[in-house]
Amino acid sequence: MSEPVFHRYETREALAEALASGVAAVLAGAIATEGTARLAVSGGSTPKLFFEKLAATEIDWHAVTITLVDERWVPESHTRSNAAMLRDHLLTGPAAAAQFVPLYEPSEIPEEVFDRLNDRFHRIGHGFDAAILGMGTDGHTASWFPHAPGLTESLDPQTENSVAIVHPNDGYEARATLTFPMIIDARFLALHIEGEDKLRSFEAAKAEGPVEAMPVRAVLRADRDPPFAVFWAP
Ligand SMILES: O=C(O)[C@H](O)[C@@H](O)[C@H](O)[C@H](O)COP(=O)(O)O
Repeated sequence: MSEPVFHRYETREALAEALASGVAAVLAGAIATEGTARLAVSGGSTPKLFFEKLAATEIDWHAVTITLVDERWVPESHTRSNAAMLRDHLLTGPAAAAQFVPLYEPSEIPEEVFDRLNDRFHRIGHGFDAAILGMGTDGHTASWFPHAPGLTESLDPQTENSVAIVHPNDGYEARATLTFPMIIDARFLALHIEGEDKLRSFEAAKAEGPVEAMPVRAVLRADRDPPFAVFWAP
């Protein structure tokens, strides 16, 4: 296990600025060397300020593919859609020129369109230039929810699937999530968390215990070079 590099900021604004400039530099570097760049981001509420700062950076967004590490199984018209949140906060300004690949297909039952989603993400491939994870206070990241049906398939380091369907025990909709192999070898892998509660959860995740209880442990315990980075502000 490689110790994560912990970046602590006085304010959420300072964190958002630092993370946005770091991700923009990684994407610009990939474009310079390979002509294109791939970014995978999380949904939820935490990343909004970071997204707004990143969206305003002047890189060649036409060469960037952006996707989600996970999606609630709802259409973009739904208030809980991560894709809708990205359109409002990230796919705006200069970043509106990026290509967005959704992790949702119109279907009541996600399993019915699994093959189509899996093929889509198999074509994108793993090894993102940058992947930004969030975390819940329960220690979930992406949609790898504790003890949830679909979690084992999501975390299997040998799986050839790029996507998994998870049914969290939180009473909300099903989720589509990228699998562990799709995320863990990102060149720049960061966990973006804010607030004291999530800091306590992160500390608890660093302790001994089953991955199924706090799935972010799968990332924490991976042997990465470079190690993943944690960006935290109170
Ligand atoms: O779909 C989602 O909700 C996210 O992808 C999820 O993994 C998120 O990162 C955590 O749940 C934290 O969410 P908040 O930022 O809202 O606390």
